[in-house]
Amino acid sequence: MNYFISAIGTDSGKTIASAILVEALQADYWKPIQAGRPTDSDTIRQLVSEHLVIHPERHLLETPASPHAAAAVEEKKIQVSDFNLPHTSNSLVIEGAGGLMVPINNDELIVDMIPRFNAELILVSNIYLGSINHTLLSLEVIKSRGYPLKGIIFNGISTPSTESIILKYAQVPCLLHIKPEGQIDPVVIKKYANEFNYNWNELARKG
Ligand SMILES: Nc1ncnc2c1ncn2[C@@H]1O[C@H](COP(=O)(O)OP(=O)(O)OP(=O)(O)O)[C@@H](O)[C@H]1O
Ligand SMILES: C[C@H](N)[C@H](N)CCCCCC(=O)O
Ligand SMILES: [Mg+2]
Repeated sequence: MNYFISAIGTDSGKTIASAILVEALQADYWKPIQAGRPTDSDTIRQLVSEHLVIHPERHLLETPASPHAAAAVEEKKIQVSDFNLPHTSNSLVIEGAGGLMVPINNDELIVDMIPRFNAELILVSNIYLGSINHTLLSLEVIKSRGYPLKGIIFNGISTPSTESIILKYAQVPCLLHIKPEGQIDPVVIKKYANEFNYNWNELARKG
């Protein structure tokens, strides 16, 4: 199975969540569009087991901006039809850039790429005042497109009133809660990978 990791915005914890999933599922990793350095693939390489495969970006832009703007600055063209799944027989964790409604050119958005990936979506919701609105807006877009949503990963200080209202609207389970960590390293990623696998197996057991 492939999983597309999106979030309610940029800097939400998609790369951390992707590292956890890659380690938990022993999956490959792919970031189709990277804007700015260090690359998320570099970060993943430092966080997950050495034998796990990271596929090269399809578009690697130097400018840390929205892909449509970075591509324009670098006189490149990104379009949905550029993206074909890398060849692998393994599960693949695919990380978006920013949130779902981020433009890749003047007419197409990150959300338009998803049908090419034969993937279930996982939404990272980082918790802050305002994150309920951003999460429900993201869920609305996912629903309106009819995309399969596997679950939500919360990132940040545990806030039950926020999480319960989001889960009520989402009608999907919380797959993991990532707490604010002093540092993110392979030990922390492994700890969360074990927790993720426990939750994943419990959800499967409960049906
Ligand atoms: N739970 C956490 N504890 C500590 N640091 C965190 C946590 N979650 C995220 N961070 C840090 O916040 C920053 C942004 O996280 P991350 O790179 O995962 O975001 P992203 O959603 O992948 O962003 P992008 O849209 O650029 O891909 C990183 O420096 C990351 O290490
Ligand atoms: C450069 C950054 N780290 C991401 N890769 C791209 C974020 C695009 C955000 C666009 C937006 O929502 O305004
Ligand atoms: Mg990232």
